[in-house]
Amino acid sequence: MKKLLNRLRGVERDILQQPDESNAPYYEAQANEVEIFEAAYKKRLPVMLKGPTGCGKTRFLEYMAHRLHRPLVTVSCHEDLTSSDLVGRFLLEGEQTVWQDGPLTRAVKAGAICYLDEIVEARTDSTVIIHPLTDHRRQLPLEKRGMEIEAHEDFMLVISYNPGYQTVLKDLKPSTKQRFIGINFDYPNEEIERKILRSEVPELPEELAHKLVAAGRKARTLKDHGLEEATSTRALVYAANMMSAGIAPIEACRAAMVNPITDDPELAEALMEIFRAHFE
Ligand SMILES: Nc1ncnc2c1ncn2[C@@H]1O[C@H](COP(=O)(O)OP(=O)(O)OP(=O)(O)O)[C@@H](O)[C@H]1O
Repeated sequence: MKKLLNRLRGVERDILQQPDESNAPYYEAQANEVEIFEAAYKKRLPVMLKGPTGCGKTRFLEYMAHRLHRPLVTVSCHEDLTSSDLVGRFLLEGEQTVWQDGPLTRAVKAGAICYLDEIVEARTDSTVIIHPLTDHRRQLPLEKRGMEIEAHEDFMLVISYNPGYQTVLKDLKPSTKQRFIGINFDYPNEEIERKILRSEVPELPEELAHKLVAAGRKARTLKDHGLEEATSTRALVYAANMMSAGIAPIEACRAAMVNPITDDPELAEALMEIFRAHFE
């Protein structure tokens, strides 16, 4: 029971980020994603954000939730996530059992945007319960209570999906995928990445931002040589932060863009060579 409660609390932590009208999240558009998302929201169609880790999907959604004045409920999916974790469950309180809504149910009732991050990680029963929510029914089945609830008219479901990352076995079912409007993301272009670094780490000297973005792009080419995940925009922001905290550029690159990415000494050395060429 204690374990269950702790687990529930884990999910709860993510819940209901109310829109903060004063503070718009900073987001640099890459293409027409804002327009596509707004059109999907207007028609209440669910959206799938596709793209590699750390390329701006979460930031985009925070920005869109703010723009559309909707609260955002984020659930980071993991392999133990069950439909009860999303929908809710009966809990024992003293002598009584009481129903506790899960984050998805709360979002459905409150008219929030619910973001299921890396849905493909979750168990299949979790992906199946979203089906009736994603078509014209807009209903969420609460099986354990023997009822369905109608989604609030402002509710929207968004999932993220990193196509290269999962094994084929873990791919989403076509019947799930085809229920979504898909928006493809990739690492932003050079100019946009520089803008992002300037905005996220304003104290970083222009020259370093320039070199960092160029080095990051070069490092990405190693993805074709066995590196599982390419250097993300997030990793560039981390390296910039380390530099602005006084770490020498080459060591900042090692800490933010080599050590976390590969355990293979040869690939690590290949990455370090790229960074040395830019910073020494
Ligand atoms: N277009 C962008 N505008 C502003 N910041 C961005 C943009 N793209 C990336 N970033 C920066 O990169 C960081 C990582 O982006 P984000 O968390 O949105 O990635 P993600 O694609 O959701 O990653 P994951 O799949 O790992 O959750 C952000 O915190 C932000 O600093």
